[in-house]
Amino acid sequence: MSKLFRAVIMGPPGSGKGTISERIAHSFGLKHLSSGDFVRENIAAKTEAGVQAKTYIKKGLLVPDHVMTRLLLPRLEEMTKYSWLLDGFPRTLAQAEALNSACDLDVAINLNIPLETLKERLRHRWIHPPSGRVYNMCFNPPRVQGIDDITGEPLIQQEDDRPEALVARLRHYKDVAKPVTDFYKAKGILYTFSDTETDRIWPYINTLLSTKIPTIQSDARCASTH
Ligand SMILES: Nc1nc2c(ncn2[C@H]2C[C@H](O)[C@@H](COP(=O)(O)OP(=O)(O)OP(=O)(O)O)O2)c(=O)[nH]1
Ligand SMILES: Nc1ncnc2c1ncn2[C@@H]1O[C@H](COP(=O)(O)OP(=O)(O)O)[C@@H](O)[C@H]1O
Repeated sequence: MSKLFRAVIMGPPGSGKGTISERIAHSFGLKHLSSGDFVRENIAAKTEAGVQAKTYIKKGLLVPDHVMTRLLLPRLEEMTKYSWLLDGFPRTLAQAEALNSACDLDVAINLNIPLETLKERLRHRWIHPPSGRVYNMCFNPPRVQGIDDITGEPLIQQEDDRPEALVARLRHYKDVAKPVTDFYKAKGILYTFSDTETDRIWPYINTLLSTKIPTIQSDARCASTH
């Protein structure tokens, strides 16, 4: 049985976690797990954690660590046979320690993107809430402005993406993210990428993961030929 690969991707709002996670999932066959998607599923399913989480999200707040951890760890239990990339968790040291008690990580990818770039990107971000598909009028625009390519349903811009909302989110992010990146730096698995363009960062991430995930691919190949 090949060794499974587990990674997390971190970065401020608009840094490209979702964009890069999709590329990693596609290129390396990892499962892309998104904490935001898990939260929305729990809210839609009206689970106890989902009902609690909703009260915080309505106020534009992060979900408390104990609620988030209780919501997320059981989902990771279902993924013990898979290699995965976790996006959006951990966001605090308490979450990183809870994750560390549940499983070992191979890589922690950290995106370090300038504030002005984040503001510019989020100004042009449009999403299709039911699917979570993300567009950007400057980077990956929909075929028809304001319309989802797949369903034809309307796209929206998130309140949180307004420049004034972003400043508050970024201030909070800076306070809580440093202990998490220090935690992974101490474990020797933190890899930070700084640039203003995803397409310039991607080759470095691709190379890093290609060196870390050979066994999975080779085993998968030999498995498929048997
Ligand atoms: N112009 C430009 N836009 C980009 C680039 N990379 C990603 N974007 C777009 C895609 C999105 O509309 C927006 C933010 O990217 P993501 O949604 O992937 O970021 P992330 O998942 O970190 O944001 P979140 O934490 O969910 O708010 O910027 C880039 O290199 N250039
Ligand atoms: N690791 C986490 N810790 C606390 N709250 C979280 C976490 N992940 C997601 N959430 C909550 O779920 C909401 C939606 O998450 P997400 O889709 O990643 O959007 P955002 O860009 O707002 O982080 C977040 O705004 C936050 O309130």
